[in-house]
Amino acid sequence: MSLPPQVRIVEMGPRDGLQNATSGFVPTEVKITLIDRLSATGLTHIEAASFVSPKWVPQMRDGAAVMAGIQRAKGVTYAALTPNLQGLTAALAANVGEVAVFGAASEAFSQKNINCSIAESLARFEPVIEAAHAQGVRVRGYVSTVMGCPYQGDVSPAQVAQVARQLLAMGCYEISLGDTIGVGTPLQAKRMLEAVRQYVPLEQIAVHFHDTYGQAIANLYAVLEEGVAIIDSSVAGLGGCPYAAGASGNVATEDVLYLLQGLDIATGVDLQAMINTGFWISQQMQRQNGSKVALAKGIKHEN
Ligand SMILES: CC(C)(COP(=O)([O-])OP(=O)([O-])OC[C@H]1O[C@@H](n2cnc3c(N)ncnc32)[C@H](O)[C@@H]1OP(=O)([O-])[O-])[C@@H](O)C(=O)NCCC(=O)NCCSC(=O)C[C@@](C)(O)CC(=O)[O-]
Repeated sequence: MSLPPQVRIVEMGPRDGLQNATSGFVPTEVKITLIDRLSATGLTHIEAASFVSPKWVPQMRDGAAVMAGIQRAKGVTYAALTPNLQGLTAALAANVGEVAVFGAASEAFSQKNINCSIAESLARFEPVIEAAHAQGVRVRGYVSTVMGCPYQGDVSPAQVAQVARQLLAMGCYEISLGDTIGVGTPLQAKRMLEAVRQYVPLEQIAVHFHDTYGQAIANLYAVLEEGVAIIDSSVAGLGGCPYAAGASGNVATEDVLYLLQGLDIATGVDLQAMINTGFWISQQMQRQNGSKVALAKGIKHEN
């Protein structure tokens, strides 16, 4: 298989990136400005909010205010996580462009993250997907822990494939495969993808790699070679899952853009604008910028 000519970046910074912020509550205004800045980089898809229980993830409790405050750019889809009907109702009221349900390939992670078994989660997603479709809203499906689980260790590709297959059969238009704790390596990524491809067409597969072990770029290259053309990433490498202790952020969007530029793969996203946004949000959160490319290239002042 050859490299894809074009890749769609699905930006995770405002959701996966911020949900685990340890520096205190990120003010709603900062979240809104982050999304508006990301909207101006050429991205077409931004995960902007999460309509989950505020008891479970307090950082995301202002999803409705965030969605009400952003400037919606033409051609950009603003998505949100919805674990159940309660979340879906709130997300639809906030006029999100797309929603996502999130399951896992590991029973232990499913229990810790959404307080139910894999089978229960799929049963819970069914009415969410139906209700979203009834409103003309597309649903993305996540599978977490596709290359390892913080609680149970190894996860088999066959198990990942089964959960992906069921989410697709239930109506998810795209399946995002999450290496939640960033433990995977390129060969493992290829094997996992191979198993999922038995059931999910390649065009409907996204990859969502965290960079905890520094393998995310290598893993991305491995699956790009197999033709994967949808990549989740997070500006400045923000983030981590609150229910996966020690997991670092998604692979940095800046680093992914640099990789793709070097491979002559189009994204439509402006690397320098992304770098500037990454420095801005890192400063707001008083954290080190997690993008190696951003640190190497540095900020260019916009005015
Ligand atoms: C799924 C539940 C809700 C089950 O949590 P539960 O406690 O079993 O739910 P419940 O139905 O018993 O409700 C308990 C309370 O939560 C409220 N509640 C219930 N649902 C909602 C909602 N939607 N919005 C607002 N409030 C809600 C509900 O109203 C009730 O309030 P109370 O009566 O006690 O006052 C909970 O476990 C939860 O919210 N989990 C979310 C955890 C999370 O957000 N994790 C991070 C995202 S996943 C991720 O990062 C991985 C990913 C996607 O990026 C891919 C990867 O990297 O692998």
